[in-house]
Amino acid sequence: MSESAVNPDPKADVGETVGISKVMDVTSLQHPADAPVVEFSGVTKTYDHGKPNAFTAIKDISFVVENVHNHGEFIGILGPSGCGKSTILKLIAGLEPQHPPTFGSVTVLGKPVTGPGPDRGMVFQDYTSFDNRTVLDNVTFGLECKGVPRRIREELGRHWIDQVGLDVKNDQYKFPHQLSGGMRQRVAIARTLILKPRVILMDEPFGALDPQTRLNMQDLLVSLWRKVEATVFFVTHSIEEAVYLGDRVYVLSSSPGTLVRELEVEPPDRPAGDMQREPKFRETVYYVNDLIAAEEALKQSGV
Ligand SMILES: Nc1ncnc2c1ncn2[C@@H]1O[C@H](COP(=O)(O)OP(=O)(O)OP(=O)(O)O)[C@@H](O)[C@H]1O
Repeated sequence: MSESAVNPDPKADVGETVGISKVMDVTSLQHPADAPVVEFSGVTKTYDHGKPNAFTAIKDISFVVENVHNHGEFIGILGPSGCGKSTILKLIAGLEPQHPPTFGSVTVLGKPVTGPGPDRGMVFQDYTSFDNRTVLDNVTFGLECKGVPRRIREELGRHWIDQVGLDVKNDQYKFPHQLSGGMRQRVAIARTLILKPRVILMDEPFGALDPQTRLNMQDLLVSLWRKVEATVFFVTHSIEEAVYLGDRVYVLSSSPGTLVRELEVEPPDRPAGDMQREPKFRETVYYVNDLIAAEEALKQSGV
């Protein structure tokens, strides 16, 4: 595990040893040929800015996710409840009222975010399928909106239903109420991936699933992510999940959220159930757990 204590200049600080890890400039490991996939520069979000009930959710957040060819990075976002994790995702998505930021800039592929766009897809915790549409019609919804002819979109839809581990023959004409929670999230993932977004924003997508289904979904996500080469931002309350899935883990402070640590962690090259039992993995989880606990203690003490 490598660690970058986050600096206002994310390209600063190389080589000092801190705690159990080495501070390093993670951006120097990459080959930025193009504009960064996502860049936050001094981003602050104050809800109801200028009103008596104004509330600052995140403060002065800066980070850069470089555009690495043939590899979309996987960023896990962790932090105490209410620290602004979803706010960050929705700023990238361009969704109101999180968008626009109160101060600072959010760019995707070098362009300021002005609203939602097809280059970014989102998967939420709540099962967001349309109840009155079949699995196939849910998965192909985005293509239908783009005017893709029925035959082509249904062919692609069946491909993605298969890719997310559903049974095309048995499941394609089912309605969401006939599916388990895990199956519904598979539909949500297929519906997002079929549109080939460059950035995938996932907000606690497995939060409502039982532990075994969650591990299965983590394995599925890793195998799909390798195929689609998208950059994934993944918000979770599970430290294990973020450390397992992430190339990097961002740890936020308690509210107002600031970015306090950027950790580079081992890639998920073993099945979730195996890797998450390994002593080295557990050590990283305890380390991150202590970081978050320290942030929560700071909040409680009012510092
Ligand atoms: N539309 C809004 N208007 C006002 N305050 C908001 C709005 N959306 C979020 N907040 C507040 O901003 C803070 C950050 O919310 P956000 O949902 O981003 O946090 P989070 O880290 O994702 O939370 P959790 O871990 O509990 O899901 C919270 O205190 C929340 O109440």
